[in-house]
Amino acid sequence: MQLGFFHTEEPKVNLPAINGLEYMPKFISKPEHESLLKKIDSEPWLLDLKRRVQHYGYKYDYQKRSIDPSMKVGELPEWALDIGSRMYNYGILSFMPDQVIVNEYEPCQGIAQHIDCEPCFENTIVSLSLGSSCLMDFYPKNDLKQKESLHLEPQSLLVLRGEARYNWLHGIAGRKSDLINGIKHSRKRRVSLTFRKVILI
Ligand SMILES: O=C(O)CCC(=O)C(=O)O
Ligand SMILES: [Fe+2]
Repeated sequence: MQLGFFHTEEPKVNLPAINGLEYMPKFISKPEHESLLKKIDSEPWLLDLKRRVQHYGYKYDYQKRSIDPSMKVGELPEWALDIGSRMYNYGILSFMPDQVIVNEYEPCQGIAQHIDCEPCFENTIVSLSLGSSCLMDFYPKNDLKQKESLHLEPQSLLVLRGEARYNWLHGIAGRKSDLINGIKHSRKRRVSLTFRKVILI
């Protein structure tokens, strides 16, 4: 698979000042973006939530919020290992991820504000965006009235570690469009890939 371009020199437009939050535009190239979407769409979707999901490596139980060895559903597929090893080789992750959750958002679908399960997953969590852009919102856990927003674009990587991982909630409002710098961005279908390492109990 082709190596994506890694434009660390690009200005980080509208990046909230949250320790441990990083945003990397164009983490993967456009052709890779297209081929990833195709691959994901050739796999079966799970329908247990309002939005469609795919679980690789380990299944995650949204009610129990815990993971044990019996929830292993297999090794990560080649495309996930390829991207995961790039994250590891670039030093974004200090471990190889062993779980990937694919989330699909149609316009008007979002994800409730949350902190990813603390005892289930290692410190660093990354999310690769495909398809439509969207605004992700961040709320400090001790002051949910305060809000910071970040425009997530296709091909980009969002990294949450430290404070951004443990002290801030993140979520995506279920909206038809996002207003970014006064410009209305209509949402289309977005697919995100969340890479994590499971902490087994
Ligand atoms: O769609 C995203 O980028 C984030 C997904 C997410 O927060 C999660 O899977 O926990
Ligand atoms: Fe999350």
